Amino acid sequence: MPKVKGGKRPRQQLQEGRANGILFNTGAGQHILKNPLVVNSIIEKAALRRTDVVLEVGPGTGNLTVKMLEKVKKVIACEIDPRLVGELQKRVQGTCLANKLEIKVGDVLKTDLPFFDACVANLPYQEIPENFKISEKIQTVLKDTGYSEKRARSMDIDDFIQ
Ligand SMILES: C[S@@+](CC[C@H](N)C(=O)[O-])C[C@H]1O[C@@H](n2cnc3c(N)ncnc32)[C@H](O)[C@@H]1O
Repeated sequence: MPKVKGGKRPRQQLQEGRANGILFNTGAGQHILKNPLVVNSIIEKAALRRTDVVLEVGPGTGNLTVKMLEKVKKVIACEIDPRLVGELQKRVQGTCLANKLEIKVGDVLKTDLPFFDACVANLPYQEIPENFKISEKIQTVLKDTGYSEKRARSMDIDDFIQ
């Protein structure tokens, strides 16, 4: 069959990406950070401290999570997709990072969040209304715990464009 130049890819292919045998539902905002420079840049800009307890919303397969675990006291990672939770668990299992990671499986909007010092997340940006709700919840928890707003900062694509 001849190749059709400029033809549309099937919808399924457009919405899903694959890594380690896992199909990511990109239509539901599951975009995994692959570029280590971006991962390092996010962590650097978050100015994390050794003593920090970090909340990560949507760790996915843990590309950001493992890097943060190397730098901070603890990461509490809340992920809605149990398949990705399994991948994250496999990744830290048997390493010294495992006991610094607490995983909460479920929707962050319906999950009781314990105390945290900072929130670092690559939020599901396609789900814009949900995204706002997630940001609102994080702000509320930060205020409730008396967290200094000086360190609260959100980043967008402009932070990564030179
Ligand atoms: C943009 S991906 C980021 C994945 C990973 N942090 C990374 O940067 O590679 C967003 C992640 O948020 C998760 N997610 C989406 N909605 C969520 C919710 N309401 N509560 C918790 N996790 C959610 C998705 O399953 C996905 O893993």
